[in-house]
Amino acid sequence: MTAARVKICGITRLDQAQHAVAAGADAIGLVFYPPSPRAVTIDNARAIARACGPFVTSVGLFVNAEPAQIEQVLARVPLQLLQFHGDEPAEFCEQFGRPYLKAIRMRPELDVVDAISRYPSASGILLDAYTPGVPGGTGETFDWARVPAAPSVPVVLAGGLTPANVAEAIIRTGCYGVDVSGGVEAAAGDKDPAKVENFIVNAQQAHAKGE
Ligand SMILES: O=C(O)c1ccccc1NCC(=O)[C@H](O)[C@H](O)COP(=O)(O)O
Repeated sequence: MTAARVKICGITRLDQAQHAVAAGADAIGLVFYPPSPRAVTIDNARAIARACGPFVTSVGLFVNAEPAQIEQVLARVPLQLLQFHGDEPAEFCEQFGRPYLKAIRMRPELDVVDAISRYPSASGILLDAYTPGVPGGTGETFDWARVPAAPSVPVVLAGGLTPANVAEAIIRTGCYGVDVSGGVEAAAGDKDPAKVENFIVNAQQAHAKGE
């Protein structure tokens, strides 16, 4: 069994990206959603993605963006993966010819298996908390019992994860990976190095206990 992969999302600073990678992050998330306090410019994102190196996945996150905006980013920033965090259907996500993660927000009435089946071309599905009017980075958890036991694609668990609860989340869901933003921050967009380190260590140890 492979350890759960860790994505640190909402990185805005080069030094914090380098620290996350040195601490063992498998992926870093760059938010291209201007209303977010974690939004990055193309120039900043390019510098961060280049500094992370080829063996760390740089993920570009978009929320109902125009295709032209996404193409503009792709032309400058070496992203290995796209993350669609809005209401984008599969046909939209596929048009860029890049591997992608589709975020699904866990509305109370949502049929999760059905929602996942709508994205057969996705490299993975990110399950996040649902808060009306807020597309992501809410710091809220959802009921982990709703994570499918045998999903058809790798599932990345997100929403309100912290160094304190990530181990339990991995053991309870058996997820492929975990994604965190607010739970490792000192303030929105400002990652706390100690929290990042603790999050990664605890995620790795959870795998050891779950084997
Ligand atoms: O982080 C944001 O500001 C954000 C804004 C709009 C859409 C998505 C956003 N983040 C997406 C992520 O992948 C977060 O890591 C995920 O929602 C979990 O956030 P948190 O609960 O703060 O760990």
